[in-house]
Amino acid sequence: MIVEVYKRVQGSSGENRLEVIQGDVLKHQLPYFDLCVANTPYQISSPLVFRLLAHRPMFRAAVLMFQREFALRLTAKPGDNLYCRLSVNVQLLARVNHLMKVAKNNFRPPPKVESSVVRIEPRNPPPLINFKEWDGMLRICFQRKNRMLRAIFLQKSVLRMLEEKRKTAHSLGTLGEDGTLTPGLNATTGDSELLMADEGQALSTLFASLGREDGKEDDMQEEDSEKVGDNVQEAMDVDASSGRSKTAKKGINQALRESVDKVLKETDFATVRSKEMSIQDFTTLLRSFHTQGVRFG
Ligand SMILES: C[S@@+](CC[C@H](N)C(=O)[O-])C[C@H]1O[C@@H](n2cnc3c(N)ncnc32)[C@H](O)[C@@H]1O
Repeated sequence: MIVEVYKRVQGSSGENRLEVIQGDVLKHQLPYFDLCVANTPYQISSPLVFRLLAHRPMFRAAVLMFQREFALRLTAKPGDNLYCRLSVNVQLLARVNHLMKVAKNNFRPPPKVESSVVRIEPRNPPPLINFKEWDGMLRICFQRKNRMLRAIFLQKSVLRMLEEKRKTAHSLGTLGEDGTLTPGLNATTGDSELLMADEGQALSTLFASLGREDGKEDDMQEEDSEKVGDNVQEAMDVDASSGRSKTAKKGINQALRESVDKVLKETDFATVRSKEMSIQDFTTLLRSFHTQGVRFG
């Protein structure tokens, strides 16, 4: 194929401007490029998108063909059925447009799935967000995108995890005694200083995990959700006579639970579901958690 391509440009004005690189696009160190046009196998859609978005310097635009459902996940808006963590993360970093449908009958032999062509244009400059914190929070929010945030964040398992993260932040000296962020970390901007210092690392860690999971976490069974419901009830159960939370007795830090509760009340997101939240809403939520010293990274 490569020999054939070189043969075809021989003697044309493009001869000296064509370089074919043979290799795995996910592993090969990509050269500078400003446009990407590709029809790759659908199994590598997700890692390819994040590979491209992590590429520096940024490219101008990519026009890519994907399986229809993946394309619809990429472009989904709050409230759409396919809106998921993948939609939020990609749209945080890029403008994504659905350009055209490509029906399976356009291929010989016809594949089993429908396709779509999508245009991805990275936001330049990229948003000032600490990606580890951002995606850590989104993973929790999208555990069940149809559940209210209050029910998700007050699960014992989530509170325990946040407590662990808070302890780590304390030991690293990034939280003050009162649990809020110490000076030096910028609470208002969602500690973007952290991001700026370590953007490359944070992006590749995030993208490696996103590439694998592909936003499928939303498809969990309702049966599982019911278990979560019981869990939340337990976590929220307060012993009225003593005023003490049963949760505290079971080892969950009451101060942390109160911080989480405060954030959800102050932001008005307690009864909101992830599937309805915009990128702006998630940004507001993350900032508010940071102001209360709740960490996700
Ligand atoms: C769907 S075909 C498209 C071929 C051609 N671009 C077209 O549009 O007719 C996908 C092509 O991507 C190549 N490919 C598969 N995995 C790849 C990877 N990880 N890196 C680079 N190319 C890959 C395959 O060998 C195949 O030629």
